Amino acid sequence: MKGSKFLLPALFKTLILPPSLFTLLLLLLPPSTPWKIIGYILSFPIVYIVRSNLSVYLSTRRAKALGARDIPRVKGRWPLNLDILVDWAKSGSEEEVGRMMVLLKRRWGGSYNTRVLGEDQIISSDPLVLKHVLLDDFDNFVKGEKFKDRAVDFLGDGIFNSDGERWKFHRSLMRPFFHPIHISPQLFAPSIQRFLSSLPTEGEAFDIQKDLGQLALEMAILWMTGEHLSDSTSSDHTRGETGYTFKDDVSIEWEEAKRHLGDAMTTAQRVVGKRVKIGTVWPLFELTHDPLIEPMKTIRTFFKPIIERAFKRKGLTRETDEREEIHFIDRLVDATDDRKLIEDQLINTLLASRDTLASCLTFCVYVLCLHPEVGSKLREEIRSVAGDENREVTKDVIRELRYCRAYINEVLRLYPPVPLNIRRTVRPSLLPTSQGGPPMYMPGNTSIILAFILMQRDPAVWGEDVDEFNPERWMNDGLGKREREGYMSWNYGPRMCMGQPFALTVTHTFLILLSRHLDKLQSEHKDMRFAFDVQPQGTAIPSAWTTKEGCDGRARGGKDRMWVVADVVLAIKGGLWVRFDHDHERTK
Ligand code: HEM
Repeated sequence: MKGSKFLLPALFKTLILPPSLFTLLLLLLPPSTPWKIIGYILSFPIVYIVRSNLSVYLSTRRAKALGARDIPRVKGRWPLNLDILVDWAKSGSEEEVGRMMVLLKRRWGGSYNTRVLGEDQIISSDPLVLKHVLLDDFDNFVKGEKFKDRAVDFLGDGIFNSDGERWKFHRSLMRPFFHPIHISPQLFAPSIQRFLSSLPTEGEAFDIQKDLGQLALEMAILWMTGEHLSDSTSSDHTRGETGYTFKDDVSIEWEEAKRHLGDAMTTAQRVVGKRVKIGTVWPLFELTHDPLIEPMKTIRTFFKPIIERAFKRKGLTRETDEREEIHFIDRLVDATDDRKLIEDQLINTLLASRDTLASCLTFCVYVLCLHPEVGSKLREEIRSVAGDENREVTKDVIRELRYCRAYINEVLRLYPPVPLNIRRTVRPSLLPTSQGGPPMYMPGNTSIILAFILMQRDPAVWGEDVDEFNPERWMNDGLGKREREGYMSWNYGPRMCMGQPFALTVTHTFLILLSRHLDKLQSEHKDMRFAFDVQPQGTAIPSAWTTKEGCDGRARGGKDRMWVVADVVLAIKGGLWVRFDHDHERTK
């Protein structure tokens, strides 16, 4: 049975052990039926409470022996902090969980232990702790076997799903092709241009978040494989000389898989996310059907012929070695003959790139509409450096755009696409703390949630103007300690994002071309604005959240005008609805 490695011990510990122990005790009591029933029922909470107190006692003793202290334990209103579990379950939505994390942080500080149901669960937004986890004690904080167990049907043996030597192997296999030399703005500019030209300009509202999701998928696939998702008759498909003869052998199944690839990826991510939330007993929720079968069939059907063709052109590619023609997949087939490994790497890279990139582009557009004065400055710089629409977007042009780079950094600070990360200790660890004093003791085999978003919105780290969208803070020569150690949107340490050059190239290219597009529309007195009037019901931001007093730690101190949620990545609830319009009244 799937997941039984962890499921069976967990079931034994929670369902079998407590009544067994109690039955033993009952041997000493009169064997009357009511006693047996009461004893059976009480055995569960009693064993939980005993186990919980014992682990607290042992942990505190070990901490003292090492000259450390405990990580503050949240004291809920009910035994075993069941009230916190109920609140989390009741909140039902990620943004409420986010708010709870903010409130718990206010009460318990930068690092705390929720200890729901007697299990240690650390949450931290202290930059020193995050650095310790991701860099200083890197080998001790892993993704872990439990995560792998939940994600293996989707991610296989890929970089996201591995630790230790296997992770090093993946990283070194992939690293060469993530070098900026293989990432050119010219590769992405035509797709972005096509995307912008397809947007309605006669005042119709559209959900640009959804459209950017598709654009990000297309660009990731293009860079990885050379395939044009939006255009089945593209030149790549007919370039027989270099092996791109796909158009001839394309099948109906493949066309179907291509059409549903984005949805299949989203479904697979949600299934794994749900398994992670349910925890060890997830297989019990999938007894009747495996929700990953269908999406994985679609994803594999899509990649299979692409991998086969990459093998066919392996020799040809080497002979011609025209760098622009070589894609990520060609490097993979050069490095290994293992088709399953190649498929896993492609799926892992697609997972890493699509939603994060879409989230980054979405919030770049969101901030343009939210803070028009910042948007004007950004467009002014782009106009002066790259305004001429005949000027090709090159790496040199991008390098000149200092404000644009600062703008992207500030978007990613306040709206990190990956707002939380998670790691698990192999052995106990001593966590440093920004408050000073002795370190905190973290037991082995314990999870820690790294709350990047809380750290990047913390006035203690970023100063009192933390909620202001201010790209200027990134414009100093050389980054300060705060910018280096209080900013982890790309992760930190050896496991830092490999796709940073890719994502930055795409985002710069997108902002340049968008800015030119907006300039053109401006000559017709049109501008891009929020289309609040068509926001789907129930997804408009509650009005109380748009004031500093009413937002209660949410909505960037009341500055947001859309409801920001952590779905698969950070996103806008219900979509980012905008229109190109000169009718001010309709969008107010
Ligand atoms: C703005 C966009 C992006 C952001 C904010 C971002 C952020 C991150 C973060 C936080 C991680 C760590 C995840 C973890 O520890 O589980 C990560 C890992 C990774 N990212 Fe990105 N990413 C972005 C775009 C991309 C793109 C476009 C690609 C590929 C083309 C990519 C490739 C990777 C890979 C391969 C890893 C795994 C690194 C490892 O485990 O050693 N990322 N990224």
